[in-house]
Amino acid sequence: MRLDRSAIEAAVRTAYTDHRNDSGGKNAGYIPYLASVNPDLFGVCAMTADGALFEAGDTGFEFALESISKVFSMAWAMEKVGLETFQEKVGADPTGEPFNSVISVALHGDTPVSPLVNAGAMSTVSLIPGDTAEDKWEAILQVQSAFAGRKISLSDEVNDSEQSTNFHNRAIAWLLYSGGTMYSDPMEACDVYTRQCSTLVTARDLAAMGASIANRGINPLTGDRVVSAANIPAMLAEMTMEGMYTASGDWAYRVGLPGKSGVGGGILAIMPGKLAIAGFAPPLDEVGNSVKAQRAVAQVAAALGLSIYKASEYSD
Ligand SMILES: NC(=O)CC[C@H](N)C(=O)O
Repeated sequence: MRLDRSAIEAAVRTAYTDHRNDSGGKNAGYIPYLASVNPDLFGVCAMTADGALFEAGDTGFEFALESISKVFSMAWAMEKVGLETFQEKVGADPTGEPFNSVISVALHGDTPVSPLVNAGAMSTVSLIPGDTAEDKWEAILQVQSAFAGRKISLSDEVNDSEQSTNFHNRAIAWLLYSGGTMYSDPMEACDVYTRQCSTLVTARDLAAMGASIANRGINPLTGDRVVSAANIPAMLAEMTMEGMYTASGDWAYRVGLPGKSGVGGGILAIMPGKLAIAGFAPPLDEVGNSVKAQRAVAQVAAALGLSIYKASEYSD
């Protein structure tokens, strides 16, 4: 399968114009900062595995990375503790429950089940080596920056907004601690997890982060290896199972690309070896996925005939 550059450019542009005026959804309301972001912002990007960027709309606007950060912390934790240990300590199955579900944790003996829900992401953070919270945080910030190919920073405004309202996540962190699946101080893990959600990225950054995954762990913009190629399949598998929360199965049927969304309005989808598609629009559906970004990313994938489940149709 060869991806024609003019076809990618047209697909991105058309997805943007087709969905620019779509309505529906609501900004995340439980984090005050996110509720205040302009709901009309909308951007669509694609970046090929060799670093060519295609973009339309508000692709330079910085928004909160939120849950998409879970993918990159997962990458780093696997790198540090090894894939098998990571899978054994955090889990690798879909939960079938909302991303912040206490029920899922309770049903599974106070264990997280997946690294891409809040519970698993906090457990993941607790596995990241570092003597202090600052050490872990620095490592995570560096990993996000390496995937993006530029220095990613914390937004104090987003972080303050989240830290002063993250009581639900704190409760989950203590449940995991009682279940033996929190491998550091639970409040420290919750604090660092909250910070990793509060960094700012653009849709362009998101596309570059995804292109680094599509390019088997090498950032195409910097040429740096950001994760072992051997850990990429687990990341993609996890994104397929849990990346779009309780809509992951529907997304797999309809779109066929490993994806990850965040309540900041970002969505990332990966065609392994080929390209990443990124979208951003703040209003979310009930599940927590951006309404417009979902449609736009799905449309780009369909226009280019991309799906990991169609591999038998590709001639090269
Ligand atoms: N799904 C998300 O993007 C959730 C991230 C958010 N920081 C939370 O912990 O609830």
